[in-house]
Amino acid sequence: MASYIKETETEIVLTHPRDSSTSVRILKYGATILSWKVKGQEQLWLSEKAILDGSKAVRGGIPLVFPVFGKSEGHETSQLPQHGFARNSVWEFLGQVESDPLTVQFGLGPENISETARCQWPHDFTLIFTVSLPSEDSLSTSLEVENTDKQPWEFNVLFHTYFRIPDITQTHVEGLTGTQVTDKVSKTNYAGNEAKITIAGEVDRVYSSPSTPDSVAIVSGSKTLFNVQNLQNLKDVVVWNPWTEKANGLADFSPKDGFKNMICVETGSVSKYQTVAPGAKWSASQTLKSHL
Ligand SMILES: O=P(O)(O)OC[C@H]1O[C@@H](O)[C@H](O)[C@@H](O)[C@@H]1O
Repeated sequence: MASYIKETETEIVLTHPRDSSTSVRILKYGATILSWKVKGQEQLWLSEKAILDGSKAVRGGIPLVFPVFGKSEGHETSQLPQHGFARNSVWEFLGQVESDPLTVQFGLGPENISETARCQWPHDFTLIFTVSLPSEDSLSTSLEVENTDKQPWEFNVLFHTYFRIPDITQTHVEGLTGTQVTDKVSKTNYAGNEAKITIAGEVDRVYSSPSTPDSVAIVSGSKTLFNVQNLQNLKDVVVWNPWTEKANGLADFSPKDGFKNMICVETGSVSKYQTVAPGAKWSASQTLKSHL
């Protein structure tokens, strides 16, 4: 394995071959991306109290949501905890699959998940999570979902990205007009026509588009910090910031005013379940671009 991929018992670190100040650190637990650095600067928010020992999903970075997003009564995923089991399972590191761009893969199957999760969701599957560094300032993630069962089953997928930002009060999100919004805080649904989505309190919304959005931008003042782009099969975007009270209630959220320096812009397929037939595959991907 090339020297720009380092593996320890618990983590993989990739360093960009042409620029060692770009790197990505992935925990095998959850295949959770913990850190993405561009020009040596951290782009993701990770709680100072994030638990990395495999006893709890990581608070920050990019946890993976599969096979369910929320809680849905009466559905085949209804026994599972919120966000499913992918973020709570140790993935197998499958190694490098490409050198340019530097690309690695992780795999998860029924043999890797807990007995409890297996009982709660007794389907056969293979997940392949691919992480690559297409350029010095971008990070791509993709997830392939394969049904290795004899029956079709339904699922949700989400890349739960916590972006690190200088100041939430100066930050807005663009690119989500023409969407349908499910607002989990006000418990309302409405048309998403705001050109600029600003955050001034707890926000927990799903923006659903009829087609995959072109690009979602996270902007500070007049400067674009990030674009979430090259979206494939990801028609929903969750915008989440816990603000004061919710952050206080999350034991692993630290510092408590850390909500000022983070925004979750999570691309997924969550407003409807996807169905995958026996033997079939479905995949989704995103590229995060930093404008540092
Ligand atoms: O605390 P968790 O399970 O990591 O979830 C954090 C948040 O994740 C978001 O994706 C959800 O929309 C929120 O409702 C949720 O609070």
